[in-house]
Amino acid sequence: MKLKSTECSLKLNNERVSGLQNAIHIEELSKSFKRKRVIKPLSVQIESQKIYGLLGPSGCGKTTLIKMIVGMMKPDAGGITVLGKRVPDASLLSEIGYMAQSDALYTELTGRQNLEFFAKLYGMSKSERKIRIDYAAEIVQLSNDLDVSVFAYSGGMKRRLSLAIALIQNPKILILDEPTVGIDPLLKQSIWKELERLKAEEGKTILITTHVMDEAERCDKIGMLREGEIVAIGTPMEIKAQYHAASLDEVFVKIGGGH
Ligand SMILES: Nc1ncnc2c1ncn2[C@@H]1O[C@H](COP(=O)(O)OP(=O)(O)OP(=O)(O)O)[C@@H](O)[C@H]1O
Repeated sequence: MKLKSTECSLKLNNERVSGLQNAIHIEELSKSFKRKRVIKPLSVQIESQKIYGLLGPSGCGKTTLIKMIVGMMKPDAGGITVLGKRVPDASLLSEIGYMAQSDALYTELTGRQNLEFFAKLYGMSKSERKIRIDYAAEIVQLSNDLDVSVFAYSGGMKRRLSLAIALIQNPKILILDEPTVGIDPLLKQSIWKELERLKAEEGKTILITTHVMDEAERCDKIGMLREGEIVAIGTPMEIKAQYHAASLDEVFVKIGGGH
């Protein structure tokens, strides 16, 4: 069917508008464990097609926040909307590629069998599975080790396989909890290049937690979390200006990361 020019421009406009929408919308979210409040009422918007970094000292609530976004943990109050759907929503499973902080892998299986397992869960055809497995393995440089059992993988190889699994279903959103821990600097560079390409060319939204300041510098926007609250939000340059700091390391120390 051919679209008339007015229909065409309307369609383009709508796509532009939807491209600008927030991919993740968090409102007044809170969470406590026993009597300890880990996430204070917290609101934040994560724009589509951006790399958003979540930074903060150990124990400030980054993983807890992420687990609530992916629907693995229920908040005590408040709400999360991802791609216009209220979490939890089973249809979001294929839209979000999640890489947890600790690797959840089948160690008795090979890398390829792990990837096959997750690809089948997403209902991919055999030919799709082959294309996506080859792509994901290549990105994390595991192509030559795919047929080795995961129990023989090093810590860094396991992290890389977890990242490949997060990419397997070609999700719109990638949520990566400290993805480059244990990964050597050269591969880290190439993973970052691919994350930037995924954003620029494929319109992915990427939410990443990190303690590594040179990674934080590469994010479009960062949210600094302290004791369950977002204490600063902005581009790396804006945050440094706000804290009168020469580097994000200095900001980190100023917000209490040095404790
Ligand atoms: N299931 C749980 N039960 C009880 N307390 C928890 C649970 N999960 C997390 N916590 C506590 O909540 C706080 C925040 O933990 P969280 O893992 O979110 O921090 P984080 O910022 O991701 O830390 P790190 O940078 O070290 O990974 C910590 O004090 C932690 O002990």
